[in-house]
Amino acid sequence: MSIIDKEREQEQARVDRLTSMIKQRIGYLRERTGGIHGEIVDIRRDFWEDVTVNFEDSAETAETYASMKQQAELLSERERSHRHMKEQLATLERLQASPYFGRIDLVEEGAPAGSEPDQIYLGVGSLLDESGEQYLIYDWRAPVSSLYYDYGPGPVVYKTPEGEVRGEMTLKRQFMIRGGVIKSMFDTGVTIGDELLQEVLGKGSDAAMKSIVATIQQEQNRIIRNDRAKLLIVQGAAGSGKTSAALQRVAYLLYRFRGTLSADQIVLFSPNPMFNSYISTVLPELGEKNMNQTTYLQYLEHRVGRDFEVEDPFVQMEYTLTATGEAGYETRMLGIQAKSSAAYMDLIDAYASRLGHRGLLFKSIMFRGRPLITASAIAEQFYQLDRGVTIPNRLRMLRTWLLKELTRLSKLERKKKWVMDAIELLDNEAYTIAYQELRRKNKFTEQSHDDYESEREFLAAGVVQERFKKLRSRVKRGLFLDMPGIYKALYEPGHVEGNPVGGPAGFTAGEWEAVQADTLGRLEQGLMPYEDATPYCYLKEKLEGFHTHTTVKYVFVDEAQDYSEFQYRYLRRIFPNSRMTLLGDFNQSIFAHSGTGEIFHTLNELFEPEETERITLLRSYRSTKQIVEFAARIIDGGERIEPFNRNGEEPTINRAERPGALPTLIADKLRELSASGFESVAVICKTAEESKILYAKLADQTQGIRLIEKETVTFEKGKVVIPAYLAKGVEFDAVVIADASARVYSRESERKLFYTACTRAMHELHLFHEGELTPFLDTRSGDFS
Ligand SMILES: Nc1ncnc2c1ncn2[C@@H]1O[C@H](COP(=O)(O)OP(=O)(O)OP(=O)(O)O)[C@@H](O)[C@H]1O
Repeated sequence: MSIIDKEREQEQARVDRLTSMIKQRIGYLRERTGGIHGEIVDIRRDFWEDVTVNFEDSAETAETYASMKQQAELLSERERSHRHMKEQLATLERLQASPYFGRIDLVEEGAPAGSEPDQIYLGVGSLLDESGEQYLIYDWRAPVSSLYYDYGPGPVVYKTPEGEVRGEMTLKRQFMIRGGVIKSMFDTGVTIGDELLQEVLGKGSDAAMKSIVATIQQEQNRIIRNDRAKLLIVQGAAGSGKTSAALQRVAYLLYRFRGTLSADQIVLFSPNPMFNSYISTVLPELGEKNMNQTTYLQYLEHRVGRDFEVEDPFVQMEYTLTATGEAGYETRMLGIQAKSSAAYMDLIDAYASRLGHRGLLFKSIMFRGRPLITASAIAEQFYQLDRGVTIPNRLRMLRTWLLKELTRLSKLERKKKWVMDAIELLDNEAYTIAYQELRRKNKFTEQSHDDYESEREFLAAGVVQERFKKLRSRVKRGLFLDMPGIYKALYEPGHVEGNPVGGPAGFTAGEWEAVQADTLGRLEQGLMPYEDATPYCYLKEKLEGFHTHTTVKYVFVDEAQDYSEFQYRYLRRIFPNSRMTLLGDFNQSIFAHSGTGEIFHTLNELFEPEETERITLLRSYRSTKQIVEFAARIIDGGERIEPFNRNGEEPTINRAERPGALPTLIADKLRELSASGFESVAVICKTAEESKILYAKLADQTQGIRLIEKETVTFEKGKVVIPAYLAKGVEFDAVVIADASARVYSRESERKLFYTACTRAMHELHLFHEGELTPFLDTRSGDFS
């Protein structure tokens, strides 16, 4: 038997020992948790039987309390151990099939000469021996585990909460253990072996993202374990593992700050609802709860409320892609850019400070079809308040005044005829309650006339109070402020803040007037253009006071290149106590509001420079070498992207010879790909409109094909037709670019969209076109034939 075989035998024996121990513990814990669960049920059921309740005198009462307290403590102690055991059980169940994936041997500095190295095994949870003192498996997030990701054999150093530890790594070994059997095992240097990565990446894609803990690369580890930066900006090529690193980072932070950080103090902004479903299994797989996940649109909708319907960014996107040449297109584009800039935030600031002196609009408080307190009376009252006080505080003072006014007016109202009529219609029960209430208060005098009057007054007060309830609640919620009107006023003809020339800097008066008219037209219909939603929320909060999420400690923004400068500044304000991790790729910036995506590189003033760190990922793992090299030629600087060394078929370019032949050619290709065993295949179109048309043509030729639309919320395996911008962030075994003609992709703004589409493919990429091929493939290309 060779040394290697012998080592493998020894390692397998260790795996066997551990798996049987894990199995035993699982059996024991299952029994114990069942038992404790039973006890908890019993304690809850018999709670009142087991406490002696007696309140006769103070001694008895004290005893009763003591006995209740004892019973409650017993219950909560049992519940705690139940929870703890359940957690242990979950960890053991995760470890059972694959207890670990790595081993390092370490001799710490200062260890007696000739001492044996410590063997450190790494897995997705930790495991202690029977004595509870020795780690048989270390959690991949433990301080010592960082060595596995950062070093090869040789001198090493790692950080612990107590300080740095130095030593010598004498071995670094990787395992692939499945079902308790070592499938492969090899010793490596710094890079966590190509073999394992080859194996992981060579597989078919899944409906859900996988955790990458066994193969985290050194540069990714810098993102995952970064404890220092308040703002961490990651620029990473397509497929370089940005999303993966973000999720492992969440798991790491939850481990590192266990006890002080919980999953609900972490928020992740994802690009679309489908993406939420795609990544939702990663953290539970690692034994952690999912963080809060939302899309920026969902957040805005929640903030804007019911006054407007917020335009979906994908609708805006579809417009920017399909409406070229339509009247007003250029105006809208100009508007989008202006409203996304930091300068526009300054303009809103200027508007808000002017509103401190004049121009705030209010809604009259209406009652029975007439204004009870008119808008102008409210405005007058507001502007009488001390101007040195902030607007939100003045609004608070105004609210108090309005509530007092309502009380005063409600008294006047009681004498009105409608109240008398309402009293007549009251049922007997109301009269009886009034009678009893007045008796209780000794208001009855036994003089029937006065009694009648008292009863009337009491009932009138009740009737009016009931009808005023709604008014009071609206006032309490601040609904007397006419926010839609105030925002619309910004776009009234002639109204410009900040720039006397007639528009935000860089605009001619005519241009800005056109933007104003266009925006006002949409707002009048109750539609809030996407580019206006953040300025609107910002203005609203400036006036009403900021609704900040002070408990959130970490914010993650995936596809960070898709956000505007204005949006970043806004996010920073609403999460004031939060550190931020932004992950993006400026080569995939496809929204008009995010310009060329450079914004997220220049976010300097969000945090202090010394609190900001930038990491660049150049290695691309998703796609084969052939696909990465093909796609890299589409973009500027693509030559810097390094493909991971996994080989596959060359991408193909297929021309339809006859007009209208594309759908049939694509359907043939889909059949071919299915026959080759690819389970997830995407036909990527430029827009939703094109996707719909193509889907209709493919549906009867291709079994089980689905159309993905912006509302789709679950990501499933299979064949799909999808617009490029919805395919962001996700991946497929094979990708078919539905129409790579010059007619479809030729404007410079479409280059990045085209790049994004091509980089979704893991194993195969096929492009189809009719007529002339997109110029993006020849500008930087060599020979694509
Ligand atoms: N260290 C790694 N080990 C194994 N797989 C990895 C590793 N890093 C990335 N991957 C795989 O590469 C693919 C791309 O990763 P991910 O989606 O996180 O990249 P991304 O940078 O967010 O991509 P994009 O910007 O193109 O959406 C995924 O299948 C992921 O599992």
